[in-house]
Amino acid sequence: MEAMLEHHDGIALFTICRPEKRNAINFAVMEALEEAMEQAAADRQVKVFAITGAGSEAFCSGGDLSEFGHLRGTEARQMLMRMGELLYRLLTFPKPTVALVNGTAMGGGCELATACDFRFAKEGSRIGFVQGRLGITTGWGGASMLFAKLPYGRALDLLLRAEPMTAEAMEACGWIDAILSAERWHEQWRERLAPYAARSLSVLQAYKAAAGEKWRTTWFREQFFAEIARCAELWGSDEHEQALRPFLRKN
Ligand SMILES: CC[C@@H](C(=O)O)C(=O)SCCNC(=O)CCNC(=O)[C@H](O)C(C)(C)COP(=O)(O)OP(=O)(O)OC[C@H]1O[C@@H](n2cnc3c(N)ncnc32)[C@H](O)[C@@H]1OP(=O)(O)O
Repeated sequence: MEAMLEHHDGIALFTICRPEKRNAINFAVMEALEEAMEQAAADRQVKVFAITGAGSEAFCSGGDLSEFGHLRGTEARQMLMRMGELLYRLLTFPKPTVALVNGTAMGGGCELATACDFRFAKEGSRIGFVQGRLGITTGWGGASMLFAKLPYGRALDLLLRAEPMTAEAMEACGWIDAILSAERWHEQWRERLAPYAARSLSVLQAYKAAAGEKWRTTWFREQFFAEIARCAELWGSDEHEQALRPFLRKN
């Protein structure tokens, strides 16, 4: 089982279940995420959609490089566009969404979290938009979302540094909404989400409809998918190939 969907008190919790790969996203996880979002959007008992990773090490290490590292040309572009579509759907989800960052988040794992309305991180988590060190850019629309959600200079700084940051630094730049205790992680995130889950569905959906306006403009959608197309071009570059070489040799 690559992922699972559970329900707790109005919260639908989607868990990526690949701790041995630091919860990297492969095609099976993409399919499971798509199904989970469809179910959670349609289910009137669900008030909040939350995403986390299995185990104690990682939230998500981004795209599965053992599965995607070999893709080239059209195949690479299709993979990036597919996940881009899913993150755009998450960004415009009709109910509040939360990334429960329970450990390391790297590359596309940071993009997955950025697509959510809120990001709560377990203390000690390391978070990095590391794509720039791999000879690529954010391939799932992450930069467009970052530029819209953070002050411009802070967003650009994260992308250009391309290095793992502490949870405290990510909170200071506005990416993390709250850092929660490792010992009381499960209890604390439930406490944080309870007030949202206590609102009526019609109120939640009305606010999300208002919030969604800015993502639904033609301008934003075009920028989002143009970013993905630019990453697809870089995916086949020598710089990316060289950066992946040690990883691909191992796998
Ligand atoms: C495709 C979209 C693109 C985007 O838009 O951003 C991407 O997401 S590209 C991928 C970007 N992600 C990364 O570059 C992260 C790579 N991984 C790491 O840096 C580290 O593994 C970690 C996430 C910081 C965790 O470090 P640590 O706790 O020390 O664990 P290990 O390094 O020993 O890893 C354990 C195990 O997991 C495998 N792994 C980790 N990340 C990935 C991944 N993204 N894809 C596939 N497999 C991954 C790693 O290879 C180890 O496997 P074994 O050696 O077989 O145990």
